[in-house]
Amino acid sequence: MTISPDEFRERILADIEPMTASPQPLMECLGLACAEDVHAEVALPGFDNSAMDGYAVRYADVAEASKDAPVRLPVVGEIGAGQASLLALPAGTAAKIMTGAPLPSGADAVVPYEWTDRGVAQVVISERPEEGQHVRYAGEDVAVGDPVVARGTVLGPRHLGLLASVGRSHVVSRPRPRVVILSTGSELREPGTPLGHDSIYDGNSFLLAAAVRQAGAIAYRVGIVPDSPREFLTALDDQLVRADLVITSGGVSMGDYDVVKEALSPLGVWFGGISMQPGKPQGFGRVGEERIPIFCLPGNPVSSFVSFENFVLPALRRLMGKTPEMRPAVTAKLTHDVRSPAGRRQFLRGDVQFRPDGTHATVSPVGGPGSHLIGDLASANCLLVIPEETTALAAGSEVDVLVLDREF
Ligand SMILES: Nc1nc2c(c(=O)[nH]1)N[C@H]1C(S)=C(S)[C@@H](COP(=O)(O)OP(=O)(O)OC[C@H]3O[C@@H](n4cnc5c(N)ncnc54)[C@H](O)[C@@H]3O)O[C@H]1N2
Ligand code: MOO
Repeated sequence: MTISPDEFRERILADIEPMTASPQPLMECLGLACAEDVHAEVALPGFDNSAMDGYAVRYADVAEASKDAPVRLPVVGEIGAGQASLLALPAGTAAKIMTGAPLPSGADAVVPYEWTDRGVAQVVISERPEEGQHVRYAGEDVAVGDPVVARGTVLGPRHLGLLASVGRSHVVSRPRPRVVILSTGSELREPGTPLGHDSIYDGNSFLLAAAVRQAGAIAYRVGIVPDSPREFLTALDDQLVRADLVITSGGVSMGDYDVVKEALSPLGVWFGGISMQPGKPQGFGRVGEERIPIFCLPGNPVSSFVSFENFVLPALRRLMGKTPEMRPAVTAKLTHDVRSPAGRRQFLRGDVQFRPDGTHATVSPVGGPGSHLIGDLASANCLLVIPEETTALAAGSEVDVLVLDREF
């Protein structure tokens, strides 16, 4: 008896609440979802100011200036950005003004240096500005009270720049989940150490830890735990204190040494089959006093990755308050025929190419369906999703594609 990937994901998401939001320093928030509606408490610009280095003038005094009939005005002061002592400009005068410096009251235009003789005591103006030219008005970009960042926005560099510009040092957002990753298997060795005749390197803990980090969460890669339920439970217990979520890889199928299933089934973690390939055997539940969610993924590397995309990534996004939880599919035209087993949703690896205008995409399968083919997984840039009831698709058919390594 298997359940569908969608039903399994729904069960997981029904069990997971977003983490509690709190004010966090802006630079901690890159890639996090904003958990408040932020309104501007200051206007941008904050005051009328100059867009050019030049002279603040009253338009009426220079309205007739031209090359043939330049206007001469006494210079009554100099206004630098952050050094504004001249607050008002008397009629018939000019004041040197720098870009960003506040316009003195009475001034209503700025004449750039290039239209003058750059005079110090008096200035010769040989071109006439428009009224208001080179003046940046208070609030023309953002007015006090304007919405600047909406709840749910994933904060990028531009949002953080704007929040800082309206004076916010902190913004309410959900913390990054701390995710512990354990690889199980007595055959596993740490990369950089010698291999035996029957051992392999632990690729999965790196694959999963990197995927966790790419999702915006904090990854604690514990690495390898041998196929001993006692050692596994000790390692897990040691780690729970720093975990908001745990991922294990391996030890969940039908073997004689399926350590994760053996250790966690008695603790109430669910294990069963999902109608998908790869990624059929899965476990999910809660462990420890704090009832930390645990995902027990199959050990085959592609199975682990496909399971992460389908179940763990949506759970992490739920914890972080990001929507949609599941990566949205796009459609693409198959370049080759593909076959798929009946009754299982297949996630084939593929290479999707978009036309330069972004409208039409084609997709070619990369490698075979084997869930051990991590070389092909790394060469792919997408997963092709072949529905449960479909056993064959001809070249030219439209197929759903999950484009990997893409923000959503
Ligand atoms: N009799 C049955 N055997 C299997 C079934 C089944 O239904 N009946 N299901 C198969 C499917 S499908 C999958 S997927 C795997 C899942 O196995 P496990 O989760 O128990 O994983 P292991 O047996 O520990 O390992 C499977 C495979 O992956 C390699 N592996 C494991 N961990 C890592 C790692 N960290 N880095 C790289 N490679 C890893 C491991 O050496 C094995 O080759 O079960 C099938 N069997
Ligand atoms: O379902 Mo397993 O994950 O196919 O290889």
